[in-house]
Amino acid sequence: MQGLVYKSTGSWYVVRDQQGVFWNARIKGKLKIDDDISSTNPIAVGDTVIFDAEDEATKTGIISKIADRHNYIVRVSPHNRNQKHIVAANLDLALLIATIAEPRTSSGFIDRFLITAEAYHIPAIVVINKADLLKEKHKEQLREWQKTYGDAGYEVLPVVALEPDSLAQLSEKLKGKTTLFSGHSGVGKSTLINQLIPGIELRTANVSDWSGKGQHTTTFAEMFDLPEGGKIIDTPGVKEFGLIDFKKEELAHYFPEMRAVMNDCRFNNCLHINEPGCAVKAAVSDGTITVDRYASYLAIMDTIEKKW
Ligand SMILES: Nc1nc2c(ncn2[C@@H]2O[C@H](COP(=O)(O)OP(=O)(O)OP(=O)(O)O)[C@@H](O)[C@H]2O)c(=O)[nH]1
Ligand SMILES: [Zn+2]
Repeated sequence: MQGLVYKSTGSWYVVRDQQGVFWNARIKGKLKIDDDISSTNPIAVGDTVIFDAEDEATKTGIISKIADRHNYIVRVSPHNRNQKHIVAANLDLALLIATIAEPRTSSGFIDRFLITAEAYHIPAIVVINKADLLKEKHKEQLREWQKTYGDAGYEVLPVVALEPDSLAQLSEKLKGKTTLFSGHSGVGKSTLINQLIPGIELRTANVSDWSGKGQHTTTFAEMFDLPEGGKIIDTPGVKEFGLIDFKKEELAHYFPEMRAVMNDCRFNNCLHINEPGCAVKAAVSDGTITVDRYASYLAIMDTIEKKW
C-alpha cells in the first residue's frame, strides 16, 4: 500500500493509506532510501511510503520503501552540526507566524527563516498574529515589514488567530497545499491551527504562564488535514531550522531581491560587501533593495563562518 506519514514518534510512524485509514507502521529490515543527508530519522512527516499490513485488526504495518522527496527541511543539532533531523518533507509552503506585540519577533529571525525557505526552494509567507494588539508604534513596524518583505517578494499577512473572520485570506492561501507552520513560542501558533482546523484542540498557553522558554518539550512534527483541502504541518518546539552548510558566495542567492540583480556585478565571485562595480550595492543605494535587508545580509554573512 501507499501511504502518507502524518506523525513520527521515533520508531513508529502514523501513516494514512489512500482510503484514509490510519496505520501505525514501523521500519523493518533495511529501508531502500537515497539518504544523502545522513539524518537521525530515516522517515519524516510528509513522506510518501510504501508499506504492508502486518496486522489488519490493529492496523499495524511495515514500511518497506520511501518515495523520493521533492524537498525537506532539516534541523541541525545545536550541539553537533553533523546531527541532522528531517523535520518535514514535501512542502508546498512555509509559513512563519510572527508577532509585533507580546512577544516581538525580531527581523533577524524572520530573515533567517526566509533564507532557510529559499535554500530549500520552498515558497514562504509571513503571518503577523495578534494584530488586535497593535498600537500605533507597532503598526508602523507592520507597515515597514510589509514594505521590506513585500519588495523582496514575500507576503506579510496580519491576522488575529482568535477571530475567524480575519483568517479568510490566509485560508485561501493554504487550500490544497501542504504548509509548514513555524514560529516562536507564544506567537499563537496553536491558537491559529485550532482555529483553522476546528476540533483538533492543540494545547494553548495562557500569556500569564508563558515563560518565554516554550511550553512544549516534544519536537515531533505532526500533519493535520484542513477542512477545505490541504494540510498543515505543526512543528512544536522547533524554534529554528538549520541550514545545510553553505558558502559565503551562496548567501545572496537566498535573498530574491539580490538574486535578481547580482548577475550585473563586475566580479562573478562578488560578495556584495565592498567590491567595486557591485550591482547589489547600487540597488541598495537607489532603494530597490532595502537597507534593512542588506543589513541582515551583512549580519548573516558575518555569522557564516561562526556557524548558526
Ligand atoms: N490578543 C491575542 N491573543 C492571542 C492571539 N492568538 C493567540 N493569542 C494568545 O497568545 C497566547 C499564546 O498562544 P498559543 O497558541 O498557546 O501560542 P503558541 O505559539 O502555540 O505557543 P506554544 O504553545 O508555546 O508553542 C494565548 O494566551 C493565546 O490566547 C491573537 O490573535 N490575539
Ligand atoms: Zn556584488
